[in-house]
Amino acid sequence: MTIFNGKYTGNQRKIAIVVARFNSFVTEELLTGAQDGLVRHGVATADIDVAWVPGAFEIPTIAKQLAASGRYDGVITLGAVIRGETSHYDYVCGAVSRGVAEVGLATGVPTMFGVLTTDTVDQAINRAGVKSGNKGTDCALSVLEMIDLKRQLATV
Ligand SMILES: Nc1c(NC[C@H](O)[C@H](O)[C@H](O)CO)[nH]c(=O)[nH]c1=O
Ligand SMILES: CC(=O)[C@@H](O)COP(=O)(O)O
Repeated sequence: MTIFNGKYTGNQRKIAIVVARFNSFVTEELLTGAQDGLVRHGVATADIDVAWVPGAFEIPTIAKQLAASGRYDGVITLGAVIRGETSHYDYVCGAVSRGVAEVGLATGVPTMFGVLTTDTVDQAINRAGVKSGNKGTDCALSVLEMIDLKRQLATV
């Protein structure tokens, strides 16, 4: 019986991170968490590229370009969409979640959804390195697992 568990294979892994500048007091913490998680699991800092976009709505466009470039083994997307007074929140969340999912499906490059979608600022802060962990770090571990899993499966 073969168990595929995405265990680290020790090969080089090049990662692109697409991060939104909107709510940067949160997204900068997500980025730090993602970078820290990657480096702690053997990714060289020279193999991590970061692209800043204005807001979460712009993430899929750049994530698609980077994933399709063939230069990266995985992509992490980071953002913080915090509900305001209008329905704009719903449209932004819907667009970015569908867009990021489509990038991974269209390119085959593991593309992690690290965009917080919260009702309050506190909920976002807590998920960017405070009481509820760091979604950026979570995405770092997940993208490495997916990269190694794809490499394992490619050998069968
Ligand atoms: N309200 C939030 C936004 N809004 C901006 C959009 O993402 C987009 O940049 C704009 O509509 C121009 O296309 N973005 C976030 O990342 N977080 C928010 O809470
Ligand atoms: C998520 C958003 O787009 C939101 O922050 C915008 O705020 P508002 O709905 O009050 O215009």
